[in-house]
Amino acid sequence: TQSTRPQRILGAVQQNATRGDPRSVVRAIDQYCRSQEWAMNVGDEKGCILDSVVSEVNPSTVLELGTYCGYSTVRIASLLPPHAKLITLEFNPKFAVIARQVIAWAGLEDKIQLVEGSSGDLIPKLKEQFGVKAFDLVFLDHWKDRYLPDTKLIEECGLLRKGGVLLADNVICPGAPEYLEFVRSSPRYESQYFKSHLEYTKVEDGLEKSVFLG
Ligand SMILES: Cn1cnc(CNC(=O)c2cc(-c3ccc(F)cc3)cc(O)c2O)c1
Ligand SMILES: [Mg+2]
Repeated sequence: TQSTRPQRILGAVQQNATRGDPRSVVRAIDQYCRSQEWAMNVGDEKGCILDSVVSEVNPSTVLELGTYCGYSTVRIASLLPPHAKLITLEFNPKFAVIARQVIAWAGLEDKIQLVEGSSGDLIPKLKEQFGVKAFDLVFLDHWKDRYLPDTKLIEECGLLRKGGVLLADNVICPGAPEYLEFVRSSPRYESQYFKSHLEYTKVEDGLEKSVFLG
């Protein structure tokens, strides 16, 4: 029976990465997706920008919207301080099954909580169900038309601390025009665009970093 792309990505991790070594998991996925088949991981070029923002924020609690195979989940979690936690939301159960195994291979189960479901449904439950007070960093990488409604929902639920950071992938390709317009024009955010390229290609893309001013 035919394997899926996420299953093949997991295979590349199990074949080429060292158990318990998150950076080798990241490297194995990038090498596979660059040489064998493209996949929608944030990738190595934008990944370096992601690393620098994570290191600068040094977050205690991170929310990721859109897990996919867990590439950025592992990449972020590998940079977190000892007691920091990352919650990642994934709608697609087929992606979640793979991501859990990639996260386990990296040895990061204790830092990461993967929750299956739609962000719109789950975000209002994060405080009561997961004892979250407020997030220091939110990485948006799910459906691009959900970036704006979910940002408003995160604000309404008081889930972003003052000085907290939103970092959004794909603001050029596939694009999130309404989201960009909102964070760039709102007096409650200080936004900055990091020009880069769509993962594993020469196509322009970038990350938008927006600091919540409260
Ligand atoms: C199905 N699905 C479940 N989660 C999601 C959310 N992610 C994306 O949609 C996404 C898409 C692309 C992309 C796809 C085709 C193309 F030609 C150019 C770019 C790149 C990314 O980095 C992404 O994050 C989609
Ligand atoms: Mg993306």
